[in-house]
Amino acid sequence: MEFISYLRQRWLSADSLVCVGLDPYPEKFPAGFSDQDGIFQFNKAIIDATHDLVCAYKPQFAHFAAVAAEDQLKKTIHYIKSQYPEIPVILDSKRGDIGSTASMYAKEAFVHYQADAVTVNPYMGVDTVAPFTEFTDKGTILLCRTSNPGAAQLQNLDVGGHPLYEEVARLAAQEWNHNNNVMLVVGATAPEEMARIRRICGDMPMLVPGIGAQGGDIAAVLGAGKAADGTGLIINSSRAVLYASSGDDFAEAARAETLSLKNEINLYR
Ligand SMILES: O=C(O)c1cc(=O)[nH]c(=O)n1[C@@H]1O[C@H](COP(=O)(O)O)[C@@H](O)[C@H]1O
Repeated sequence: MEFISYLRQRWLSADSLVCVGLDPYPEKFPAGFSDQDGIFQFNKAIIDATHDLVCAYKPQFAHFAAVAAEDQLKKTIHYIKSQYPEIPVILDSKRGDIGSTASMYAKEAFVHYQADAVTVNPYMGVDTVAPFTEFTDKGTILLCRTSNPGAAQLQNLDVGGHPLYEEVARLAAQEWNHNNNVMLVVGATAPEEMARIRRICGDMPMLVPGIGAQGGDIAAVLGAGKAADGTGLIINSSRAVLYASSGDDFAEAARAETLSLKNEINLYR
C-alpha cells in the first residue's frame, strides 16, 4: 500500500496524530536494561505500552548507531512490523547526498531496515531526493522548516521575496511529488512558518517534532498545521514520552503521557 494511504488509515483507525519517537538514551533507562539487548527490550516495552495510541513510530538512527546498536534498530522495526503491522515506521536518519550515494541510503532505509518512510535533507536538490521517491510505496519526508533554535539562520533566508523553506515546500508540492509520496518536516516551534507552509503544500502530511521537550505548543500547531479534514499531522514526541518516569513504571508513564498528548491534540482537531 502507498505510504500516504497507509498513514491515513492509521490516523483514522487509531483516531490519533501522535507519533512516539524512539530515541534511546541508555543512560536514562531504568535498572534492568543494561545487557546487550537492552535498547531493544526498552523499545519493546514502550511499543507494547503505547501501540493503540499512536499513528506512527519514529526510531532515530543516530541514537542506535552511536552505540553500535544498529542490530537493535533493525530488531525494533521488525518487532513493530510483525506485532503491529498497521503502524507505519518512519526511520529518522535525515539522509542527503549525491544521487549515487543517496540510492544506497534509500536502500538502507527501505530494504535493509524495512522502514515505511524516511527523513531526508533536500538541501542538495532534486537529484538527491529522487532516489528516495522512486520507492513509490514508501514515504520521503523532507526537512523543510526544522524545530531547532538555529533553524531560521539558513532556512528563513530570503531567496527572491520569500524564505528558503517556502521554496522547499513549493518544490515538494509542485515539482518533486510525482509519486504522491513526499511529505515535509515542520517543527512545532515554528507555527507561523507552519501556517505558510500549509498554504503552499495543500493537505500534504507534515511530520511535526518539537512538542514536549522542545516546548512546542499543541494548540498553535493544530491551528497552523492541521489539514481540512482534521488530520495532516504526524506529531512526534520522544523524550517526554520515553523518560516520563525513570522508575520501573516507565512504560505505564509513557502510556499516560502518550494518551494525554493524543487527547490534547484531539481537542483541537
Ligand atoms: O526529523 C526529525 O524528526 C526532527 C526534525 C526537527 O526539525 N527537529 C527534531 O527534533 N527532529 C527529531 O525529532 C525528535 C525530537 O525529540 P524530542 O525533542 O525528545 O521530542 C528527535 O529525534 C529529533 O532528531
